Amino acid sequence: MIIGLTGGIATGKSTVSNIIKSQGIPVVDADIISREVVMPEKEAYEKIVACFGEQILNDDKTINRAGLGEIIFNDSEKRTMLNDIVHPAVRKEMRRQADAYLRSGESLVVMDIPLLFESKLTHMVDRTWLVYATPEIQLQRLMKRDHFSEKQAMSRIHSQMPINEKKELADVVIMNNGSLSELENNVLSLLKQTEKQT
Ligand SMILES: CC(C)(COP(=O)(O)OP(=O)(O)OC[C@H]1O[C@@H](n2cnc3c(N)ncnc32)[C@H](O)[C@@H]1O)[C@@H](O)C(=O)NCCC(=O)NCCS
Ligand SMILES: Nc1ncnc2c1ncn2[C@@H]1O[C@H](COP(=O)(O)OP(=O)(O)OP(=O)(O)O)[C@@H](O)[C@H]1O
Repeated sequence: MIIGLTGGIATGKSTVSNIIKSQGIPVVDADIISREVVMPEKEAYEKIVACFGEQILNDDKTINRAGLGEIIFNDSEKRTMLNDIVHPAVRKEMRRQADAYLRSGESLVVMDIPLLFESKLTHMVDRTWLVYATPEIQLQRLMKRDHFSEKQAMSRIHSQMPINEKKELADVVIMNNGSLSELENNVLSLLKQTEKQT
């Protein structure tokens, strides 16, 4: 079984994914893969430089992620251009990693995909789990974690489908408005139920 783990920016996907990994369940992480596929030797890198110019590079020629983020989270056309370059490579690598885990005998694999609903990728998974925090808590967590101003945080939140809309689409909603230990208990009991079904 493949579970698609999603949420809004900073609602707690990575935190949940770490709990899942601590139980020995493999997680394929779209954010990690999206960093790997834009390394200088990769195909997507050249396309990004051609599209956004050398000014989005650091001195060591790697992509300046904060700088590129400032551009694409404030301009939906540029965001679509970046997505069109990066997403096909990410999808291909996610599929490859998930298949490898399944072939090696794992019965449960989790795919952590922030844009699962936006990119219409639900066909890649058997079930969807959404990590939910209220929009107010989401904003606070994002500002605190990334030291963003409210404006910077809101531009990122508005680049995604609103979390309350995602909540309507998910098979399972993991509430994350409380403490980290409550979250851990929720996730562990959800995993127990799920493992019985696989
Ligand atoms: C713009 C970039 C360079 C900023 O990098 P940075 O290291 O600051 O952020 P990071 O990649 O860790 O993403 C943090 C979160 O931002 C959100 N996010 C990232 N990209 C997007 C996007 N294109 N649209 C909406 N939300 C996004 C996700 O919730 C993600 O978890 C980077 O996010 C990127 O390359 N984005 C395009 C690829 C993408 O869509 N990645 C997300 C999943 S595949
Ligand atoms: N229950 C909680 N209580 C307090 N802080 C939390 C809780 N859950 C998550 N956090 C914190 O909120 C921030 C966002 O969580 P996390 O990084 O897991 O979100 P994410 O959904 O993976 O974000 P992104 O979309 O940017 O990858 C982190 O600093 C994390 O430590």
